[in-house]
Amino acid sequence: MSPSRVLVLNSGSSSVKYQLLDMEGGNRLATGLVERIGEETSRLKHTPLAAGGESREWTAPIADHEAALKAVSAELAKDGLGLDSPELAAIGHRVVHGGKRFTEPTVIDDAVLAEIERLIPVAPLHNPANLTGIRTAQALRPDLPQVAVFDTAFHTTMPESAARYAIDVETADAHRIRRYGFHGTSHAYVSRATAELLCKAPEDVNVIVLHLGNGASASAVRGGRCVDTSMGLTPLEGLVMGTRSGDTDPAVIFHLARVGGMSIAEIDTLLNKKSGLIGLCGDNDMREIRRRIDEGDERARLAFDIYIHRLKKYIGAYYAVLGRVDAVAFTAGVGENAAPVREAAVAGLEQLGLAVDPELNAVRGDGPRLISPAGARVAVAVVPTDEELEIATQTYALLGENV
Ligand SMILES: Nc1ncnc2c1ncn2[C@@H]1O[C@H](COP(=O)(O)OP(=O)(O)O)[C@@H](O)[C@H]1O
Ligand SMILES: CC(=O)OP(=O)(O)O
Ligand SMILES: [Mg+2]
Repeated sequence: MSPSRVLVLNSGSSSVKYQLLDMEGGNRLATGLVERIGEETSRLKHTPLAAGGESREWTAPIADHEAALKAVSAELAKDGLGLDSPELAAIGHRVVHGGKRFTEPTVIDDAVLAEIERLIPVAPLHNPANLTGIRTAQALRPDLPQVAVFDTAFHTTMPESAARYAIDVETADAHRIRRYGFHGTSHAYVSRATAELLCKAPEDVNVIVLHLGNGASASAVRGGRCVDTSMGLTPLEGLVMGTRSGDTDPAVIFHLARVGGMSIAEIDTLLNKKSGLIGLCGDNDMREIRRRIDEGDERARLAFDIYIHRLKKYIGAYYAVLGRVDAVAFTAGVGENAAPVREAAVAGLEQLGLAVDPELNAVRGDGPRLISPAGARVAVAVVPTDEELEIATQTYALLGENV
């Protein structure tokens, strides 16, 4: 039998999420997460689903992404699922920025690596980690196909009216400045799963997807194709995020440079790493923010209100872009777990046919579920994302095409 397992690596700036899947049997063999890479208290959590499912967890310094991947490989090997397994067919990598060139999953060669590297300036938190993941995996299994699945790919269907900024055309084109959009694998997966939840074909459904993780983005999806999204040239634009500002007046940057005396590098760090929820209240975890609000903390309350105000603006904007909306889908860490965020984002939008049923919203669950009242004009749903499954599916399908 030909090998049918795919290992998926989702390398973030300081974390690696991974899953090993058997694509013929349709089951997940192992999943895990390495976080706080580069710190003294790096943590690895590994769940060998094929070997009883009892999670193993340890904390120890993991210096970089290369060390992280080697640690993952060692954990997998303990259950006989190591990277040396002949049953492994391919390794699928999440790559955040694919620019304009990559609209499909792509088998990685030297030219692909060079292009991902060239795009580092427009995804400085992500593409370097993705590259290290790929290079380490290549060194461990040089014989295996390595496939890149790009965050930007799903958004390449955006019309020029949404993708272009109103900047001098020659300058913008010379520097390839346009809206690329990110989290596309998630927006694609969730918009399709939302159509399924409504028992409709994706072509017949218009969905606003709200991917609210540490990074956060909204998208307007018409009939299965993305027509607008909130992240732009880089993953900095749009919603308020864990550590990123999202939308600001671009002149804030000139002001901080000219009047504040800050360097471009300092402003970059400020907007990407010290802004958003953490900049507003000192915490970027929505659980902690809700806990502080419950204790009457004013700064946490204001941070939450700013987060919600921005989210609501994007719901309204994408409602207008789509004209007819069948569903609003909440996904990722915050979207899937934070009922107060979902309730507040939709509050007051009854005129648009949007409402949340408090009891349904409070129910915790693993699968896609409706949280709007029965008979609502627009479905509001919680639809858990699964970027790793989507990457594995696309990776395996590509191998099928190439043999
Ligand atoms: N139970 C929860 N309640 C509220 N927020 C949560 C909960 N679990 C996770 N989160 C939020 O989800 C975030 C992580 O989301 P995730 O989609 O995993 O992000 P990323 O992929 O960007 O690391 C956390 O920072 C936290 O704010
Ligand atoms: C593109 C992006 O913001 O990704 P993440 O949410 O994983 O940081
Ligand atoms: Mg994520």
